[in-house]
Amino acid sequence: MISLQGLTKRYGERLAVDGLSLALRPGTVTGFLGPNGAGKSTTMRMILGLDRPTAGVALIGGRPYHQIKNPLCTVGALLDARAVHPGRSGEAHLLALARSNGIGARRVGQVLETVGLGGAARKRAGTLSLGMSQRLGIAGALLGNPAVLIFDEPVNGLDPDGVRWVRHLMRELAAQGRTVFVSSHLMSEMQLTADHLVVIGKGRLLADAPLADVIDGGTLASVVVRSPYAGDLAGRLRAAGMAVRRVAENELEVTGAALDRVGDAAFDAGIRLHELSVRSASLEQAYQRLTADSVEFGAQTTGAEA
Ligand SMILES: Nc1ncnc2c1ncn2[C@@H]1O[C@H](COP(=O)(O)OP(=O)(O)OP(=O)(O)O)[C@@H](O)[C@H]1O
Repeated sequence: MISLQGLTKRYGERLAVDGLSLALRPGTVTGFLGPNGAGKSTTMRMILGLDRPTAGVALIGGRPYHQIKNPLCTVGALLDARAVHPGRSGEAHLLALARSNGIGARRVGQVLETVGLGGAARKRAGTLSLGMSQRLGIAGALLGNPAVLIFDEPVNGLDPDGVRWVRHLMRELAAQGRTVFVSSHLMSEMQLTADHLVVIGKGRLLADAPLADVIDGGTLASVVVRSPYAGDLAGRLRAAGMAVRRVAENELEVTGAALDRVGDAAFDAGIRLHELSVRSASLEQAYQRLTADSVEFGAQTTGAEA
């Protein structure tokens, strides 16, 4: 379990992380989202004792990182897949890590197999593709069989099979009861992988909620209703205070009302329906809403919302 209490990092004038307080739960994949420069890497680095907080604390299992003995057995992390000596083989890299954390050499072979690098174990790290380096980084994170795992952009550089493999691995690690904290820019990927989302912008917490709540709360969730009498129905729904858009001859999109209210209004008016369904917003849409004021380096939008 990871707990952040008022976690803050200031670089000169810049507040990179601004008073984050959170608790990340075991058995859950928590997705960590935010625009470029939002403070995700800085937060992860502070949890891992690589950056010192200006204020506040980051605790893993109730302790700050530097107080954890053999830390790889408590928390595994992949921050920068290329941060491996390029002349060393993947196997030698993992053996050194294992030795420094009191982990037996046999475990190295196991994690190399788990990440599908068994055949490339003796290759020098500098000759590995980015995707293979990511796998080696993940192997390092798994080495101590830790209860907490932190991954910064783990699918970077992976092909579609690799992306699916990482997704499956994250889900499996959470199903084993571990705390999995993973940052990504790929909203669609987070939508498939995470149970819970933490969204930050300009170092501040914007959302800390189950995936479904972030999507619904952001949004755009709407009720789609098809009827041969769509024009009449639109008038009835508007009169009842709902926002209605006619998207096709027979189809309306209703926002600001739950599905059953729309159905009841149609029934009361004696209007036949051919479809009544909820169209949930994509995480991408919810995310754009949430972070609209926090994008530091984004392109200016000039036109109407797409
Ligand atoms: N060592 C440093 N010195 C000064 N400023 C820094 C340092 N590290 C990060 N920052 C600044 O802190 C802010 C947060 O950066 P951080 O890398 O944590 O964001 P991020 O959300 O991980 O971004 P990205 O998605 O682009 O990796 C940025 O404005 C960045 O420029």
